[in-house]
Amino acid sequence: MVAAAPVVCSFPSSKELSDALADFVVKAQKEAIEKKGRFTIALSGGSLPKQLSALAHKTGVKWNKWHVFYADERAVPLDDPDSNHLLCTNEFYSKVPIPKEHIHTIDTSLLDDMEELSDAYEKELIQEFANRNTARFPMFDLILLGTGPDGHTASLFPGHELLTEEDRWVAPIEDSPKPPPKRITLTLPVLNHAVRVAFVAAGEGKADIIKTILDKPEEGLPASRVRPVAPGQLYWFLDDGAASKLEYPKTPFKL
Ligand SMILES: O=C1O[C@H](COP(=O)(O)O)[C@@H](O)[C@H](O)[C@H]1O
Repeated sequence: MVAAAPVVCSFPSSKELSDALADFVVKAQKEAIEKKGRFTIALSGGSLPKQLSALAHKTGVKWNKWHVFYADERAVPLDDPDSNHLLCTNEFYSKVPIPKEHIHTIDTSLLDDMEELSDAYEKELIQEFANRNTARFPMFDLILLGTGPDGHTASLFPGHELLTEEDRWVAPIEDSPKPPPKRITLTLPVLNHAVRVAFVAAGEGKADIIKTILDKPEEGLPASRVRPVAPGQLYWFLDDGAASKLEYPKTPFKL
């Protein structure tokens, strides 16, 4: 299947990165709402939620049309410090009026059974996406991802068997090399069927891995395998530190 080349933008500061990202998200939600009357977005944990805070100051955001899922979530209670939901609540939801019932959390009554936890979250997605499009996989309007220093993204880790998953929308992982070990994650086919996927990474500490992901995709790191099928498009929002070792061409940011 054909995938367009990634569009890579780099910004001099974290503030400029966050601001551009916010404009990008607003545009994505506007296009989605004009087409379908709703905006489906998947969020990551890690450093991503903090980068979304600039959205709180943007005009034209139709928060009541947002339907938010997680690219991955840790199998912990929602108030556990390891929870991606808690992180998003503290850094993002607490600043914007997304209706609570539009934020799709894991069912924490199922934490003891990872298969059930994962299947229940997949059903949550099916309710949102079934009959809304005819594709084999859900088509998120936007998926926002981060990447760790090992090139993992969501909870897809280098060399892990989950990288070959072809059917499931959501899968459990019980041996994550990064704690906590038990998580659920959207699978690569779901990431690769989104209308837009944007990676966000900042800081010189990410420079080496960003170079490997983008300049040496043949190494097959999980983040390099995210290549949405056309007409889907992949974007990278970096600061100059994270982009400092990159040979891959950068594109000036424009909406
Ligand atoms: O464990 C995780 O790590 C990745 C990357 O985190 P970052 O702090 O390096 O941005 C994150 O995207 C993912 O959601 C999270 O569960």
